[in-house]
Amino acid sequence: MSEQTADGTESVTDGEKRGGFPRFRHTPAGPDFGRFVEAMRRLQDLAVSTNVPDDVLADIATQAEELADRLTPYEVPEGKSPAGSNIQLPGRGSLLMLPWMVEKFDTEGVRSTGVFRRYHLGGNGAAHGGVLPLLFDDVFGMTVHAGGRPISRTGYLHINYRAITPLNTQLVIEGKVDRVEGRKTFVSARLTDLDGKLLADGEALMIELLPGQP
Ligand SMILES: CCCCC/C=C\C/C=C\C/C=C\C/C=C\CCCC(=O)SCCNC(=O)CCNC(=O)[C@H](O)C(C)(C)COP(=O)(O)OP(=O)(O)OC[C@H]1O[C@@H](n2cnc3c(N)ncnc32)[C@H](O)[C@@H]1OP(=O)(O)O
Repeated sequence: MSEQTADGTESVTDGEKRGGFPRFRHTPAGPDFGRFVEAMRRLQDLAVSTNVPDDVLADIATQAEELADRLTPYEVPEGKSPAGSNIQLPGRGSLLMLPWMVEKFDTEGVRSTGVFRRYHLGGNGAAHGGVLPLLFDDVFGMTVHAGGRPISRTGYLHINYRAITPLNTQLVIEGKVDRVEGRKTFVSARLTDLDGKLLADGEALMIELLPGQP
């Protein structure tokens, strides 16, 4: 059984699946969840951008272990955490995702804006080439979902790196459905800066899952 929630997302009872894939569940974020995720993102940025003296680091490592110990009793299965389903938060509240905000989510496509941070550094001030496919894949997943297409998995994903993608610079990505052929949804997206300079573009094939496919 499923029902539409006020924000247009679906909430479902346990066990309901599309194909073998659980429905994308919405677990509302509490008032401090966004703050918590942003603090974790700051920690990620600092973990890759500091050089801490050993005696200080020993203490910090102990604190990090204590924090992890505090969180561990609250572990929940997939779909039961607010991480990933709260579209009003950067990266939908998922630490894995780029901390970008979805500004448009409809049948015409998806637009998301944000910055790559120090955590995403590749080399020489540019974003790591591996984080761009993460951004594109997530936008493609949302584009398929926003387009009302069935739950799909990425068959292939192709990225063209057109120019160096800077850190700490507001950027925009726009994704759209190009065409549908049976189970296959062909999607594309463009990553630009706010002056419209093209940094990367990409296309992907999203394939509708058959019943029972994980
Ligand atoms: C409720 C609250 C919501 C609030 C939040 C709001 C929004 C969030 C909304 C949505 C969620 C958003 C984001 C989700 C995030 C990201 C989505 C990412 C998705 C992924 O990241 S998922 C991981 C990577 N992905 C895989 O892990 C796939 C592994 N794989 C397989 O699981 C199988 O591969 C499968 C099942 C895909 C297909 O397998 P199969 O056996 O059923 O189908 P088959 O192979 O026959 O292919 C059928 C037709 O596709 C053609 N085809 C296939 N592959 C091709 C290729 N590479 N190139 C060209 N054509 C290809 C064939 O040629 C044939 O074409 P034709 O029918 O014309 O002959």
